Amino acid sequence: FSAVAPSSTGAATGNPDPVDKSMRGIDKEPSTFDPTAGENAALKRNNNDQVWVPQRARPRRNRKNATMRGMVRENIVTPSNFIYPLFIHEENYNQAIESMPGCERHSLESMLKEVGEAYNLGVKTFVLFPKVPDELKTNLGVEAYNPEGIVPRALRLIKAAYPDSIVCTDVALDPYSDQGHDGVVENGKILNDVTINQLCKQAVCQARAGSDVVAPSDMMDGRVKAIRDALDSEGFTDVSILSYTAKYASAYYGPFRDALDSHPGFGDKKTYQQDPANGREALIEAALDAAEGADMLMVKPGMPYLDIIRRLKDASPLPIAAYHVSGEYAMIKAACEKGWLNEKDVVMETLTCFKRAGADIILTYYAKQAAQWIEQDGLY
Ligand SMILES: NCC(=O)CCC(=O)O
Ligand SMILES: [Mg+2]
Repeated sequence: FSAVAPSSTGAATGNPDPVDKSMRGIDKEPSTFDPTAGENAALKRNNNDQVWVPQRARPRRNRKNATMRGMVRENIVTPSNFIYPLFIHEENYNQAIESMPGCERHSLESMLKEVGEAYNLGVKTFVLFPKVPDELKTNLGVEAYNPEGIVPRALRLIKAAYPDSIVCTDVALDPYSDQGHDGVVENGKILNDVTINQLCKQAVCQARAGSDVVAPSDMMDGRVKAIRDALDSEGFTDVSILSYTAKYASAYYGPFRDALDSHPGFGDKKTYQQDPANGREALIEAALDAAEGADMLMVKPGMPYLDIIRRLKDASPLPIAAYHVSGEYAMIKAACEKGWLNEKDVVMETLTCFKRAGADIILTYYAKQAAQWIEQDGLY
């Protein structure tokens, strides 16, 4: 700011005043309020005899101090907006995830402790991601609907300890697939309808174990309707569907795949996840998911896709979720570890921007940390 601010010390320091005198004149305009003036006092003439409107609009008035800014603030992030993703594994110890500093693969015991800490900070919604041992991975991903698998066991633990928490479960085969794909593979292709059948079994299995919200992240066509039908036919009419509606084939998922050891065994996910170049296509996906019975729509990743969040928000009355993904988390962590960014400021700004773009719900690995900052500093 100092480069352009009128400087009263400019002459004393020998610096030429950088601000044109006529610009400074704006602040020196006569007040439009003149109790002795007639009807035309608001319009005055400048030296060129042209009509000018006196400066009245000063948006800075609404930024005067923190109280004023708080009063006019349009978007506020609260812990109840967050879904906290948790990585779990079968081991009885925790394991650091190198590309996601601060996140761990939790043992079930440690997961429950983490849930409790977040819960006490007001973060009461979670989503579980399992790292499945290689020997349980198959092309059909049958471990995905093992009622004694790690996700059903984790669900039962959390719901017993925190009955009013909301636990979401990921519906997709990639953690369970020996090919690292979100669906069943045949001749190098991801089979849509065969996969959906597996996803329905997975969703019902999760519902039986207490899942509040099943969240299909696979991007198969028609899976929301099929999952809704499967849940309803098993009596789970109260289980919600949070659809990964606009999930892009993004390079920002790398650290997550490190966490789950789920990098695709061949090729990429571009035949089912969306092309990052496309925006309107997300509206097709949103219309289909809404018609098929989704309760909430998700955009993923988050920061580079704020325009998609806004377009879905404008197009649909359903709640919109944004996934602040692992690569976004890792970028912030890395820059902050180098001292190049201030972590608290940049994270709270980022989360606020998700809300401004139209997200009602934010999935973020920063959920617990952000709730801690909110508890310390008050709402942002
Ligand atoms: N189905 C979940 C993901 O793919 C996670 C993305 C991330 O955090 O990178
Ligand atoms: Mg779709």
